[in-house]
Amino acid sequence: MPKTCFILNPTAGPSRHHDMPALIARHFGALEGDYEIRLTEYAGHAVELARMAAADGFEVVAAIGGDGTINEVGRGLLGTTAALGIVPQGSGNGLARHLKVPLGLPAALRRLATPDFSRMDVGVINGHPFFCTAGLGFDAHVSQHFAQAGSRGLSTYLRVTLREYRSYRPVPVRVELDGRIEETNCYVLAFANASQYGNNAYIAPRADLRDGLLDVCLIDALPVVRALKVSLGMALGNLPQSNAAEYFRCLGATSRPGRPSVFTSMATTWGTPLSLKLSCCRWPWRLPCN
Ligand SMILES: Nc1ncnc2c1ncn2[C@@H]1O[C@H](COP(=O)(O)OP(=O)(O)OP(=O)(O)O)[C@@H](O)[C@H]1O
Repeated sequence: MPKTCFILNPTAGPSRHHDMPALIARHFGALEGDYEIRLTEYAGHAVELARMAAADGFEVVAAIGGDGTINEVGRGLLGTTAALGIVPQGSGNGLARHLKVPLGLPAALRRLATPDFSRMDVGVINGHPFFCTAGLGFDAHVSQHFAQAGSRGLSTYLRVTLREYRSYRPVPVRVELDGRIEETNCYVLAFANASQYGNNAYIAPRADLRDGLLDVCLIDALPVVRALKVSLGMALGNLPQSNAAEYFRCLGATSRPGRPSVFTSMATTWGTPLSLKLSCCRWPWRLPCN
């Protein structure tokens, strides 16, 4: 069993009342695992904690939280030899669901105790590594408002999405995908390393974590009927067949929004640059995942 450091984000997900250290002691301790738990104290702290855990010689550094926590732990491990483990405790758990990591704690811990490691691609957006999805448009706008909502979980996410849908207007955008230029309106421009946003909302169901490419989903406008089609397509995993979105696949992209727009990469929203530069690194650093 690998020596494991758990990085726990106590603010992630809807089930914060669980006594996670006690649960880990019960399930992982029973497997006689050599482990330690380190708690995050602020946003961004998991990057630092993960880097330190790798330097301390832990073979596996496991994020306990959602996509934001995984992204931070993963960023901290880039360039090290430690493997990224996942114990899904977030609101959406997009990467965990893509990787079919069990959502139940005992099963997720058992999987970590007998890991089967493989490598995965890492996306980079304006210098920020991301592991699941990143993008510009309505999803980034909703992420920003969700972060300020005061509570987490699916119901908060849906409430914020419906509220913001009434006022959000598409952004004109110029996108270059491996040299091919698109001038269009952008309601959603998603760059997917993995297939879903979380909660089984499949924005790019054909995305492959090991193909060295980003799947790009462009939705230029979202009137009510199309919004219903997109919601259904994401839930059923057949959005590419619905004609409600356009799909591309690329090694890299540049995007210039026509007005200042936030962008997101897995639960973190970033500033409003005039240009976004994306690329996909194929297994660039040693980053095996469970
Ligand atoms: N101790 C902390 N206090 C406040 N914020 C924190 C703390 N630790 C981590 N964070 C921030 O919490 C944010 C949300 O965490 P995370 O994304 O893991 O949970 P989630 O949003 O509930 O799940 P998901 O992203 O899967 O929907 C992260 O962006 C992270 O930076």
